[in-house]
Amino acid sequence: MKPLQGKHILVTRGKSQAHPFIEKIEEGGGVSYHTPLLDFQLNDSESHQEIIHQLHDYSWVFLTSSNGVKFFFELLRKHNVFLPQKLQFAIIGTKTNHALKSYGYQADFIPSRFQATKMVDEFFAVYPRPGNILYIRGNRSRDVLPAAFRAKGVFFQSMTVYDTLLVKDQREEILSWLKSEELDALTFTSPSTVSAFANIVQGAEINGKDLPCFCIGPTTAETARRYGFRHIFVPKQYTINEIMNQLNHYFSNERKDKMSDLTFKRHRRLRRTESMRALVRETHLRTEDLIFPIFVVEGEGVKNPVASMPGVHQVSLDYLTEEMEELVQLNIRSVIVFGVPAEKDEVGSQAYHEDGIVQKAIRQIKEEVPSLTVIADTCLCQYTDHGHCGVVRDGDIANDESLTYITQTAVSQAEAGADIIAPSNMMDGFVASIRHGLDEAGYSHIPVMSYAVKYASSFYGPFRDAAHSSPQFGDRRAYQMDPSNRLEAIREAESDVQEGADFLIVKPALSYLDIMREVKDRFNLPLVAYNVSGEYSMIKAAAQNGWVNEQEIVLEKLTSMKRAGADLIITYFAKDAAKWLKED
Ligand SMILES: NCc1[nH]cc(CCC(=O)O)c1CC(=O)O
Repeated sequence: MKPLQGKHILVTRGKSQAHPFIEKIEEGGGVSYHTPLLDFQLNDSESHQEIIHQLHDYSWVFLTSSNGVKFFFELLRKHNVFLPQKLQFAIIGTKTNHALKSYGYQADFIPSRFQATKMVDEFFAVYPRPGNILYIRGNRSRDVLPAAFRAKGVFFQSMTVYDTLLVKDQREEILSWLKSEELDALTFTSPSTVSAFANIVQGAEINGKDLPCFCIGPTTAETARRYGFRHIFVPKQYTINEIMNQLNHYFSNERKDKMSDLTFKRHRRLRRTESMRALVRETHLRTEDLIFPIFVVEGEGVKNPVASMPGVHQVSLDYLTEEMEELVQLNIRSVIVFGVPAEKDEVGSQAYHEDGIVQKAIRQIKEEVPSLTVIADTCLCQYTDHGHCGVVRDGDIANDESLTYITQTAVSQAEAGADIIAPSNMMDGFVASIRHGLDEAGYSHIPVMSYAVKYASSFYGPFRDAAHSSPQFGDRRAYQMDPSNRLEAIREAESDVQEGADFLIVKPALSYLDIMREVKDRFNLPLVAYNVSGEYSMIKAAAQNGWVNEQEIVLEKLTSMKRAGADLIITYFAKDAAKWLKED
């Protein structure tokens, strides 16, 4: 990587002088932001005429900058003046020397160090009686040389051949660079550029005085210090090349520092031991959170395995009690009952029959295992011959008419002793209608656990095997929700809350954890995840193949539902999970 890669360097040199500097910055991989703060102009004053026409009176010309050289020769050329042969040059600075050479002249004296006082001392040591001196300067040159000449009692004449002008129209540009923090370093090659810059940024909120500030020499640096720049760098030799070296050095060090400064958080501290992990665990899966679904069928001695749901059975009432007692033993507190009737008809009348399979099952559980909370799934699809969740009129599911049957079903389930009514039919207004029906019938104390957000999901496939509830034509997409929708889920939940739901169910669970979180965050009702049949069967199948560890994967997924905001989980894994949690 180049040393100045990606670094933005402000160059304040005048137009004519900035070019080589800019080139070097770009060679180093940097980007130069050039803003000539100073401009130079030939000073062709009347009084100069007299001097340049009497150059033979002088022995030495003192030149201290390339600008001085440039404008001196420009002045001579303009007035067609030729230099007398014997005139000698005393100069300071490499650039000055170059400039002089470019006009075809050699310096006769160069001090060992490029400092004005040094120059004078060394010069007079060699030439104690130098003759008349012409000192070429700009209007902003310092008075070190004149003072020294005066002190030596030598005759000298100053000639200001150029004027330095402050350029102020870069103000906006510079302030915007500073404001957007685009600049990485500032460079100054003269005290006057420093003061020009300081003037420009005066009063600005971000004034660049915190940026590394590279000054060509000690005088420039001193000026910078006076104006409040905080990170000033001065090279050992006062040249552009040396500034470049310093810039390169500075930024490669900065890069190294950044690497060694690299700090990070040690999250693993809290994962070191199992007891440490237990200490910081955020989500806890408890057996009490689990709701067990059961399928009850007519008949006797029936314990029918559901082919697509290994481990799940349809049971007849004579097996029901022992199943329920097992739940109590395992500390599972609630059960959701699905009925598989012997007969189906157009309006699903077995759903609300006093002696329907669900009603009988509920009565039996409440009688024999009263500590269990019994939840009744309220829907028509297991009971209608067409398998839809409402009644069909002209090939359509008639919403409002269906509500009548659904409400009747809910009331009959409450009559049978259900503790909670869980309508899953997705008709509009089912919560309002059921709430009203229950209240009318004297069941205002019975809560409604609404399948508020129920998607038209292919994850229900195995359940329809278990409950014999597949639609005989079409699908459920005209009443269950489109899996692509999120905002609609909020609307569904919102209306159920308004209609008086006591619990909200999100179903399915696993592919809809995002929805669960959102519902949890927006509404303050207990939230139930329905870990549906397809989610069950996929894990069972993979586990039977030895592809996943069933226990670990089940506990992980149930925990993920709680983490997503579920307070309760309806799951066919309830008994297994309860056993595993007990072992833990
Ligand atoms: N409306 C009845 C109902 N209640 C619960 C489920 C699915 C449960 C599961 O897949 O585990 C269904 C099936 C459906 O809507 O098609």
